[in-house]
Amino acid sequence: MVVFAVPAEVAVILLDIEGTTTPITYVKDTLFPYVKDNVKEYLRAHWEEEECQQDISLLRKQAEEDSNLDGVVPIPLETGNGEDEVEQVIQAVVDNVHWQMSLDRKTTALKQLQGHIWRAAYATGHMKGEFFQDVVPAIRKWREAGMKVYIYSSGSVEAQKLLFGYSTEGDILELFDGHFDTKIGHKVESESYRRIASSIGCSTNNVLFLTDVTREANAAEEADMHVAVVVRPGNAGLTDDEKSYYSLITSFNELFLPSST
Ligand SMILES: CSCCC(=O)C(=O)COP(=O)(O)O
Ligand SMILES: [Mg+2]
Repeated sequence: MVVFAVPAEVAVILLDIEGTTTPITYVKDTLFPYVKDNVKEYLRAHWEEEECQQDISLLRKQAEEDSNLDGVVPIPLETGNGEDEVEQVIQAVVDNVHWQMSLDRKTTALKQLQGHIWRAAYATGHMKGEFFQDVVPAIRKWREAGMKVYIYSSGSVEAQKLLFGYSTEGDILELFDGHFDTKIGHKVESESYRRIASSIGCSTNNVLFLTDVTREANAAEEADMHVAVVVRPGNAGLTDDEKSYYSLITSFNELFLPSST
């Protein structure tokens, strides 16, 4: 077994979700189709609620920022002109969401609405968060060894808490010291990793970030975090240069903590 020796200065392990703790197939074949199939019904049921209107405002703002992109669907303002107008705005939101999802965009606006749509599916037991089998036992071991464990995903903090709170392993939220999403910044920007360290109250070099995406690993490394790239079944392939540059792990069991020497 290949071993990644965790440097002694590391006190925090920061985890990506999709492709790292959780199979990409779970996200693509379960989570995303649920949103695509249920977004219209969700909007109709929750339209009058403050939270739903905040989600729409964020999506509208995002659509304005995206106005130069091919295929963008603008979201008109509602002027109080009756049910037909509401239906038109809802259809624009549905089309915008489908367009963003066809590009697998990671905008805060999309991720926030997705999290709200998944809430009912988790609460009713229709969906349960899934993890690679090494994930939960390894995190328990790291915590026993005194490591802090945090999540950083493009999925909203609310969506993260649903995934870990309603999972095939039960409610495992207690395993995490905290959660970060794109509200702290995008995962391919090094400044986000500086902000995360500062919010945890440590230096960036006290953190080991595990992700499947080399652009994210690169941004974290630029901020002086330690990184390892996680290679899981179903993940995108790596180039030969990436394979030789990054430390690679195929299971969390390959991390060797200083205290385990
Ligand atoms: C609970 S996260 C749902 C998955 C998701 O929406 C996503 O974008 C995952 O991105 P990640 O940054 O974890 O690769
Ligand atoms: Mg990922």
